[in-house]
Amino acid sequence: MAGRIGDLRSNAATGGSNGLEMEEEMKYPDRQHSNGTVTTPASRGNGMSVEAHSAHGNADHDVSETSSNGARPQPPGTRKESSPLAPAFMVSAPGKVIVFGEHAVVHGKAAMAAAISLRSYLLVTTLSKSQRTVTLRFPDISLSHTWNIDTLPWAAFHSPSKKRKYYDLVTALDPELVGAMQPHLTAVSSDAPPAEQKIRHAAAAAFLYLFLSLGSQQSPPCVYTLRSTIPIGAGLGSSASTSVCISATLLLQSHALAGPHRDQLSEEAEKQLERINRWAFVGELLIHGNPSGVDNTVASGGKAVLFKRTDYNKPPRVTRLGDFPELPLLLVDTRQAKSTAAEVAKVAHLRTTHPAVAGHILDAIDKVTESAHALIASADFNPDDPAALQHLGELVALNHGLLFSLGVSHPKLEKLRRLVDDAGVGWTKLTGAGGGGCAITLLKPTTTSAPSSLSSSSSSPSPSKLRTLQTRLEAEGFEIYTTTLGGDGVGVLMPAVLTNGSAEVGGEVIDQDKFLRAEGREGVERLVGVDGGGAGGERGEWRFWRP
Ligand SMILES: Nc1ncnc2c1ncn2[C@@H]1O[C@H](COP(=O)(O)OP(=O)(O)O)[C@@H](O)[C@H]1O
Ligand SMILES: C[C@@](O)(CCOP(=O)(O)O)CC(=O)O
Repeated sequence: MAGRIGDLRSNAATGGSNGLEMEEEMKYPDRQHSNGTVTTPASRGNGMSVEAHSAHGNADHDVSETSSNGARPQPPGTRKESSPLAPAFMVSAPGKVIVFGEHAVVHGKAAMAAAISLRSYLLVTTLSKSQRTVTLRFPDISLSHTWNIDTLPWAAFHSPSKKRKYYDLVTALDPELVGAMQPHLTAVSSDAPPAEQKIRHAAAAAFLYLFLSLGSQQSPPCVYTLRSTIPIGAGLGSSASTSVCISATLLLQSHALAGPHRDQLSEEAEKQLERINRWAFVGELLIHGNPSGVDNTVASGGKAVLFKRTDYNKPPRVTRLGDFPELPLLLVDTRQAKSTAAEVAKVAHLRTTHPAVAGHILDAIDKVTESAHALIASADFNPDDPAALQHLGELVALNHGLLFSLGVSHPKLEKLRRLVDDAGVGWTKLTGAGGGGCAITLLKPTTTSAPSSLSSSSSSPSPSKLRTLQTRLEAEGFEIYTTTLGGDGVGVLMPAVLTNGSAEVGGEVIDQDKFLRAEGREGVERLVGVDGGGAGGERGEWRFWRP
């Protein structure tokens, strides 16, 4: 049973032994196309074939004229092609919370992070071969753009001089290639205000770089539609979740992944996840500049990890925390916009101007994370034991104080922390990059059960205290999120058909119209949710690489 945050207890993650050490492999060949196949439930008569249209896009353009599947309207009298198209499929990846160690992790220290049940969902609809276009429809950020496949800079990306080692390809951006794709980005939302343009360019750049790296001029024309239940830029890893969806999708389309199968060996699943994770890191490089890799690691593998990358030329050390405890947490969003890149840059600047002091703060954060890990991993750790929770809570508060000293808090985060402190219900720290975004509170134990939306835990603070706090937080414009910790990583729904509770013969086909029309988080989760959107029970059709 997964735990909740918001009304929550975090999930005692299932599977995987605690403390399993995994050194990431570096053996994959350059742009490997393995013979591994993707398990697709035999194509069902699900009506998913998309009618072919002969209209061609000329150059990069916006798609205001596109139909619901992203195809341009068909001129009268145009002959329809009838060759069957690959069925639509969907990829999903979770967001995350960093429980301890953000920022320090960028500088080689450990961080502890866990997947959350808020997720991104990417629907892939193949168009007829005559279309020659690739379209992004990312409505969460109002991005809608089409490129003509034939005009993209394939020659630059696939020139013999660019045959680099796999490890080099996935650890750093090639400035020449970034330059080559730039003219194709300038047309993206060129009339939007600069701040919005930046958001859209970052997402489009992550997609385009991966598309050009993993695809070819023969790549199928497609519409990629992304919707997410993760608040954007709130410290919950929305960018990593997006990058993982893009990476897994493009690797699946280039036949570079085996699975996911139900009976896939854990070792094999681990290799596939690692490949997805590495390319997702490239996406993160385009969005953030200098990511540690912890977000994309959790978004691909799910559950909870201890992550450390001491040397950027070497793979990180990822320790899966198989029996991550059920922690009574509260997750609150200040709704203050922030930029991860800017907050990471602030810390880098502090390290330059005050190297000794900043170094000691980062070391202290490392010690906090190590202590928390030692506590949680100890055989007799019991989250219902008030003394143990008190000790962990003090570490949470210490971690926040150190992040404040690094300069990455925000008046709204401090306000939030003060309200929770005044209510006396727990220990609070910012989570993610800070500068706004979210905070987590480890709730203090009491013996009174709390039936409010804030907590269902038997060891949570009294309902009246929590209800008063909820009212105060909402009055400040803060948002309380309900989610669970320690869920699955990247998953695939292929074809994009769900059978649960559907009256449609053969299951409910998820097409672009339905996906785009789904209302808010509940609507998206009801339509495509990995776990049935709280209706209970996992959606059987989704498959995961489970290490
Ligand atoms: N739902 C989404 N659709 C498209 N792009 C997204 C989405 N969520 C995040 N992104 C991309 O990720 C960026 C946010 O990254 P960041 O500021 O690090 O926030 P977070 O802390 O949520 O990861 C956005 O600017 C955008 O480029
Ligand atoms: C600050 C940092 O440690 C976490 C950033 O998380 P987010 O982008 O705010 O979700 C940066 C990183 O690890 O890359």
